[in-house]
Amino acid sequence: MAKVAVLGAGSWGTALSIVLADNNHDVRLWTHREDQAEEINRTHKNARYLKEATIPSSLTAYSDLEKALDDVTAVVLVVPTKAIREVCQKVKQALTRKVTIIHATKGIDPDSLKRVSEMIQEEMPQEQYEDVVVLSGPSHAEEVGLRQPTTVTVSSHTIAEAEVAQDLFINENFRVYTNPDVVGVELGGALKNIIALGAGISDGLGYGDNAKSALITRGLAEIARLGTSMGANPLTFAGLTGVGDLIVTCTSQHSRNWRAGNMLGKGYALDEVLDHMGMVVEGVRTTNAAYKLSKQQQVEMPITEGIEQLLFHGAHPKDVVDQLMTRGRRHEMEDLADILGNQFSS
Ligand SMILES: NC(=O)C1=CN([C@@H]2O[C@H](COP(=O)(O)OP(=O)(O)OC[C@H]3O[C@@H](n4cnc5c(N)ncnc54)[C@H](OP(=O)(O)O)[C@@H]3O)[C@@H](O)[C@H]2O)C=CC1
Ligand SMILES: O=C(CO)COP(=O)(O)O
Repeated sequence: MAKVAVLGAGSWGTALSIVLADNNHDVRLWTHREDQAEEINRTHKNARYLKEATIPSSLTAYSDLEKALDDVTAVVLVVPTKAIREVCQKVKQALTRKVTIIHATKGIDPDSLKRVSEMIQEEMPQEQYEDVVVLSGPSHAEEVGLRQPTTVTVSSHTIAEAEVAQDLFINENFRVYTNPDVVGVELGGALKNIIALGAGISDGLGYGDNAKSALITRGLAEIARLGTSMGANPLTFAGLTGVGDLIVTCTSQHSRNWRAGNMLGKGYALDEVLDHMGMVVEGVRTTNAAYKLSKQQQVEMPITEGIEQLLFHGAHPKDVVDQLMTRGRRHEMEDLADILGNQFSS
């Protein structure tokens, strides 16, 4: 049994806490809201973020970070990307021993263009942690909270630390693989949110399965293109944190990114959509980050560019689709041709 603090009591932090509590760990779920900690401890429910799930009574919620972190050996960071630096600053002050840091956040910071693990490494002194492990994959909190079969991947530069995370989380409902490709695992999880917004927009416009399938596969092509330019292994994008997470997020009404896209496709303004959601829609800020990265890395990301135009520059959803459909002719496997040499070019 390990002492583990989970920081962030939204839907994903709560669901991951349930997995850890089911594995008989001493789980401390930290929220920055005192009333929420009190509600979770009294009712064993998180009514706002994960209402269907029952939280094991062995789990304790804290609003005092020092108490939550007292003597833990692992810290699981599950706040939205935009809160990562702020929360790391607080953790840095409160930690009393060296820990394994695991993060399950899916985003890229549009200001620094850093991945979440890079931001954690920038904010935390290296002597406070063994390594930063990324946990990612196709995993809606709503299903994990009900203990439905789910698979994820954990990745870190040191395999032993990924295995620490694997040991903490794995059980008969929650299967955990390891993967050494931190860049690919992290980028796959973050970038699929952009494509999920696109899938929602397409559905909101009334387009069908053909359009969504096109978005998923051509989205995968541009994720892999940016990912490999940043050092990822292209094979990672064929796995759980690439294709797997694209499928689950682009085809499910659990997805906040899909739901937000759906409202955009129906004509709602971005502000209205975000007010209505009341939960994080990571794809919005990550679209802007990926758009900037595509320029920096000089890789083509037409879907991301279209969604950037729609979200931040007033483009109409239908015009974005028309633009994507009428781009210059291409070889479908252009990227593969680049990787494998000229045998694919005409
Ligand atoms: N939900 C899911 O199924 C999955 C989510 N993820 C990822 O997990 C991350 C977290 O998402 P999720 O839990 O769903 O988000 P939610 O919107 O459900 O919850 C976010 C939580 O973070 C808290 N929070 C926000 N800012 C801060 C801060 N500065 N300090 C402390 N707490 C803060 C919020 O508190 P408050 O109530 O005060 O706003 C809320 O409790 C995202 O990157 C998401 O992509 C990954 C896989 C699955
Ligand atoms: O990442 C997720 C599932 O793997 C959750 O996606 P949303 O943030 O769109 O709900």
